[in-house]
Amino acid sequence: MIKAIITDIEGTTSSISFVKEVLFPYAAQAFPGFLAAQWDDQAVREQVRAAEAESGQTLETPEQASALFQQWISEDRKATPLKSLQGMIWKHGYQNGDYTAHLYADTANALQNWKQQGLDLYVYSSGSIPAQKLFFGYSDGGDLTNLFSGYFDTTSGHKQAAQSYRNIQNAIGLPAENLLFLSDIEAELDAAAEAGFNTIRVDREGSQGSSKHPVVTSFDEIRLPQ
Ligand SMILES: CSCCC(=O)C(=O)COP(=O)(O)O
Ligand SMILES: [Mg+2]
Repeated sequence: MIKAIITDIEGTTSSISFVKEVLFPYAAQAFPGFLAAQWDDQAVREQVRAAEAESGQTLETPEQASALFQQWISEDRKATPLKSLQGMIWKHGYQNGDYTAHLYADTANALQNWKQQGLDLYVYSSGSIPAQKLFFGYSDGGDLTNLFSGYFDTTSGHKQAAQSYRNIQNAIGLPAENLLFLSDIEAELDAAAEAGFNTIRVDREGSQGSSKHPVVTSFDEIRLPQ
């Protein structure tokens, strides 16, 4: 019986194009000014030091650090320091009303229905936890943060590693057989299944071909495994 649902964001609750064509370019454009203004901020410096460790580069100036983060954005690197700083930058965009987070038309209703049925809802995304809270706090469906019992990001591990799902299962405190993970990425679902999770592949465009996991094109099609 499913007691909790853990959902991915990009390509699952929301379009890939919103993340790649709105959020990523916004962060890439804002990085130089943000780092120049916040260079002495302790939380920012901590992430710059973590980026130095991950890249093996010395980042002595905001310009050097911006260049590295912009390169990582162009490569869609799921690096924790990049994701943390992106979250800080996106906060301004949400608060200024520059954008709201895209949700597919079925997402908010399905989440509300599941919650009403007594299921606990969680997010697992490569975006940082503060970025996830902003995403669902300033979404096209309004503030949905009250629906979620918790959030997981790359600090729980890489999304394609089974151990990450074991870490999440331990944090949620339910047996893996009671957990359902939703994602558009086969390798993420494979890792979750290896950890014993139920899995459903969300193929929003209906174009991803065969899968080892049950496939839906909309949350409305999801029938929870008993
Ligand atoms: C929290 S919104 C931004 C999502 C993001 O930065 C990203 O890399 C998408 O990763 P996901 O794991 O949701 O596919
Ligand atoms: Mg995804």
